[in-house]
Formats: sequence, C-alpha cells, structure tokens
Amino acid sequence: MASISAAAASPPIDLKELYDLFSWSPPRLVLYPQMENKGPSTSGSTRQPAFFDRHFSTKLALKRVVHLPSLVEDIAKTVDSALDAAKHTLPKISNGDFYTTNDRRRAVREAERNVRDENEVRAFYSYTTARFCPVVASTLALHPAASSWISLIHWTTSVSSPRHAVTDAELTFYRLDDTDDAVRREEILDTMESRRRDILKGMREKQAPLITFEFESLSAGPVVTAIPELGDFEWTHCGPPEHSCNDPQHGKVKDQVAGIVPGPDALRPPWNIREETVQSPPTTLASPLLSQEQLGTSSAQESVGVKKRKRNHASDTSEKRRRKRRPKADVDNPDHHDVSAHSLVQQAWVQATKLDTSLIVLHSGNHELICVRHRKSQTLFVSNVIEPHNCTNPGYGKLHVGVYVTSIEDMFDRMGQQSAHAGNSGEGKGGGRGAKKWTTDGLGGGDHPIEDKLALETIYVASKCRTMHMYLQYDVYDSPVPASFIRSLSLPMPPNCPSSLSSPRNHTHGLDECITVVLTSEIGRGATGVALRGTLTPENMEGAGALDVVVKLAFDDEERDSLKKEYNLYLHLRSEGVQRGITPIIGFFDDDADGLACALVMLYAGVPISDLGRNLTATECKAALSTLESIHCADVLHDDTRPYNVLIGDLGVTIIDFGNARRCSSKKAKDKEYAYLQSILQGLAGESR
Ligand SMILES: Nc1ncnc2c1ncn2[C@@H]1O[C@H](COP(=O)(O)OP(=O)(O)OP(=O)(O)O)[C@@H](O)[C@H]1O
Repeated sequence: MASISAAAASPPIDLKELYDLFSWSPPRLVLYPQMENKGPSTSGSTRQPAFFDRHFSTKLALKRVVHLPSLVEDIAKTVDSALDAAKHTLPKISNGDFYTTNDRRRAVREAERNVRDENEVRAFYSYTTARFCPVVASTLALHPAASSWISLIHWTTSVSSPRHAVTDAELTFYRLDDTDDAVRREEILDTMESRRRDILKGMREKQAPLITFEFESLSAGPVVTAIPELGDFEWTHCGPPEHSCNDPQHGKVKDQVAGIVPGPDALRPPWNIREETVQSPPTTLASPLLSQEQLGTSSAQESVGVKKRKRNHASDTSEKRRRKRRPKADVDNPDHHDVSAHSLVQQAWVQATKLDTSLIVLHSGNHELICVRHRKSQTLFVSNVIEPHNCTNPGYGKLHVGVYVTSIEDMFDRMGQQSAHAGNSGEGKGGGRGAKKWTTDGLGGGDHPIEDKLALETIYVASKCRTMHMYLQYDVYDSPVPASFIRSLSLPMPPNCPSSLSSPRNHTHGLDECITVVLTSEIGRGATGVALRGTLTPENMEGAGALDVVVKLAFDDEERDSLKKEYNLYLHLRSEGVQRGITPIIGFFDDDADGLACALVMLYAGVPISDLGRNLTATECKAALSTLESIHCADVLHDDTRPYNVLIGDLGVTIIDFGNARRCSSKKAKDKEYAYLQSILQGLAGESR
C-alpha cells in the first residue's frame, strides 16, 4: 500500500501544531444568563436508578470508588510514548483532517460557551474536543505511517445502548460505508499488523465503543467533585440483593442482566493501579438506599402496565402546561431528579458495563473526572478532579488525546485475550433491537436514494394498518399489556408512490391489520409532548423486518392540537411532492381507551447535526438547504430551524419538527429562514474544510 505509507525513516515533521493542540484547553463555560437565578438543572437524563440498574447482579455492581491521583499523569505518558514511537512516520500536518491552531480557534469561537444544561455542555464538547482529538489519537495509536491525518474512530451521541440516551455519548469506530473517506480508512486498515487489524475490524463490526461519556450541567460541578471521596459503594437495588424481589416482571430484567459477561481486564493496562487495591474487594453486600415507595415503582404499579401510567401522565396537565413552550433546556420534568454523586456513578457504571468499556468520562463543563472500570475487583478508579479550562501540563488537548489512546491500548489488550470469544460484551447493539436501517423514497425520507424494497413494503403496510399496539420498555416502564391506539387521521399515499408499493404483493394488509411498536428510550421532550424511540413491526406480514421509529406522544388538548397540526403539515408537504429530507410518516393514532393521548409515528432519522462530533460535509449542507428550499416552495415556513431539528442518520439529512411550521408565501420570511439555516450549517461545516 505504497500510496498511503510515508517513508519510514524520513525526518520528523514539524510537531509545533501537535504541541499546540496538546497544550490547548477550552474556555471556561458560563451559565446562560437567564438560568442564573434558577436552581440546578434537572432536565437531563440522570435519574434515580432505572429499572434495569436496580436489578444489576451483585457480581456486576460497583463495590467501591478509589481515588487514583496518578491517572492523569499515566494518561499523558501514553501520548508521549506514542509520539516518540511515531514521530518519524507521521504525515504532514497539512495533509488530511488535522485541526490546526487556526481551525481550533475558529471552532472555539463559534461554539456556544453560554450553556443552559447538560445538552449544551455536551454540544460544546462535541463541537471542540470531540472534533480535535480523535484524528490525533487514531493516527498515533493505530496508523502512524499513513500518508494523511484521518481517523478510524469518532465521538458520537448516537449511543449503542440508549437507555439514558439524552446525555450519553461514546467514542467508537467508524462504520464501514461507501464514502470516499471509508475507502481511505480501509486502505489504512490494510497497513496495520494483521492481528490488530482483525481485532479492530471485529470491534467495528459489533459497533463496540471504546469510552463511555456521561454529561451533566454546569451546576453538577460539586457532584463531580464529590465522587473521588465516595469510597465503599452501596448499590441501589430494587430489593435487598440477598432476598431479591419476587415480582415476575422484574425477573425478565434480571435474566437480561444475568446475560452480561464482564470479560477480562487489561493484563498490562496503560494506567498504574496498585496491586492491593484490585485484589481484595470489600465483602459488604450492596443494600438498597431507596425503598420501592420512594422510587414510585411498586410491584402493583408495574403490573398495571402502560395504560395506567399513560393516564397518570395525561392527568397531570397542569405540570405539563407549566413546562410547555419553554426551550428544551428549561424543562422541569418531575420524573427527573437532581443528580447525586451516587446516582451519577451508578448510572455511568451500568452504562460502561453494558457497553463493556473500561474508561468512563464524567463531564460537567468546568469539572471532569476520568474513571477506569476495573471489572474483577468491581472498583471504579477515578482521577483528580480536572478543570478543563485550567488544564496545564498536560493541557486538555493532550489529556483527551491520551484518554482516547489509552482506550485503544486497553481495547487491544482485552480483545487480544479473548480473541476467540470477542463477541461477548453484554447486550445487543443498536437502538432498534436489531432493527434494519433502510432508506426510503416516494414516502418521504432523507436525501439518500431508495435501497430496500422490503423496507418500503413494510413502511407501506404499516402506513395502512388501523391499529397500533404500543409497549413501553425503558426505565421504570415495562408494560406487560400494550396500549391500543387507532388510526384517527387518514394517510394518503404520495402521488408518485411507486406502483409496486400501492399494491404490494404477498399480503393483504389493511384496515384490520395491526402494528406493534415497542418503545425503548425517551429521546426528547418539547411543546408537542414526548418523543420516544423504538421499533415497529407489522403483525402477520411475512418477512417483515423491524423499522426504527420515533413516536411523538401528546397527552392533552393543547399538545394534541399541536401534534395534529404537525401531522397535517407533513401531509401538505407530501401532497406538494416534498419528499427528500422529510421524515417518512407512518400515521397519526388516538388512544383507543380514553382518547386523551395521541401519537404521531415516523421513522427514526438520526442525531442532531450539533451532536455529530464531526464537521458537516458540503453534500450534507447542500442536502439540508435543498430540503428547506423545497419546503419553502410548498409555501411552508419551518420557523424552528435550530441544529436540534436537522438530523443525520441512515436516511441521510432530515429536517424534523414542524410543530411551529406555518403556511407562508412571504419571500422575505423564506429568505431570512434560508440565510439563518445557511449560517448554522456553515458554522458546523468548518469554513476551511
Ligand atoms: N424522526 C426523528 N428521528 C430522530 N429523532 C427525532 C425524530 N423526531 C424527533 N426526534 C428527537 O426528539 C426531539 C423532540 O422532537 P421535536 O423537536 O419534534 O419535538 P417538539 O415537541 O416539537 O420539541 P420542541 O418544543 O423543542 O420544538 C428532537 O429534538 C429530536 O432529538
């Protein structure tokens, strides 16, 4: 592979840019002025331990937290060693995706440092550190002899296990796809030593992540600071672990947890853990900190199922009104609790166990901890508290390149040990429980062309079914009995729907047929209710796969009107031939029992462009703008083109959330909206690229 290998004995390149990155630290983040008089944010996903966490086996649960002051230094040393070994072969800085000092300055200037909540803390990290560091870590640790700077790893919020999806993120490998970059990445892989290459390919195939990230709001600084002192850890169980609860519903979760295999720790870890701390785990069994009553999830409640919960939810309309029409960051959700050091650590440990990562980063903007999960002793080793804006020697850039590099070394060590059984890392991956990812055409969809006929048929069939059975299976929800919804607004097929789909073969689905939707995580809340992610399968359709869907649920008249309006707007766009870049809609349904709740079902369209952890490509920017143009041509003003409402996923680029959209023919208003989206996209594309 001569084309990508640099001459082995060439003199070292000028490393100034690299050292500049190593000494770079982000600015101090500031609480958004309007939030200053408010209490700590409770809008995030850190909650009291979730249903799953509370049934964690004592063999997997965390037993103690140990402060490891040498961790930051150990991590910095891995960068020095990697650089020492690689400096004669590194590609020139001008080649490839390296963020130069100027690129970095621009990105930092453009990133919003007035933050309201954990989502915005995460967005800042995503826009800065998560863009600057992966390419350097990847090149140093994996392919120092490549001819250009390119990354095999990336940071993403599209998490493999979306149990606490709002604030989670991962460092993971790029998937295999058919873009130009993917071809370059394959070439680079071919230069790697075969054993390491096989391990890496295995990790990529499983989409197994390297690091777990948990983000908190700025106000959680004291919580993060308290973690190194936690000491012996009392796991919050559903019932005393030695007399575990007898609820049959809980049994299912226990079985799920029992399937998790912790795997080995690294034999030669890149960090220095003292022998005595890993050999004698404390013998105290974890005991419950909260009673079931406190958790609000008595066995009786669990067995009532989704309908009961949904109605309780719906009846609390005054609370909903209070939080309505406010920006996302300002949502006071009664289901969410103030974060405590204990709950944050328990959540992070569970997440890392499920994903099988050794490294965990807990980050609250101006405070951060790097943590190492030691499986055998069930110990969490935590670094000194890091203040990103005050980082010197190592600077924050070096520290995070180091965290990424150490995660790669740790991965090779562990996977090398279990290469024969490398597949055992807990739960299945992917938010959609094995859901296939498809693109669509004629029914709406991102900017990618039609690919899978069976998927389209599944969408078609689902779009005709009259009844929807809906199960909730996340956090405290695990409905034994589905809620039944009836299609209440018709869904005409688009005028140019391929004829093969208007009369699909081999099935006669229609009014009497039914779809099953299993909702597995909450992904957003807003003025039109709550958005949940899950899978959809038509019942009785031979060969049907599961579709990855989002269901927006509304619970009162105001939300319902808003959701209905949004649905009608989608129909209007569809009738005007606007298809590319719009989410395919499956339908609008009403709760069969009380008619209070209603649901808008659509395909899952990916993650917001602000959370991608990489620059937007010119093609993606063009696709978003062309979609907005076609929306305008249909005389619709979106009126909410924030980065949160432009998504990228397997469907390509998709504009969502027509909750505020309205009919409008004013050219001036359309031009203004176009220019606004253009400026957002330019910022996220990185002007120099
Ligand atoms: N089709 C989809 N695919 C993936 N994620 C989605 C989809 N629809 C909604 N979401 C996620 O759910 C969040 C809330 O959805 P949406 O913005 O449509 O709701 P809303 O109630 O109108 O919110 P807001 O009041 O903030 O405008 C979005 O920011 C996005 O992250």
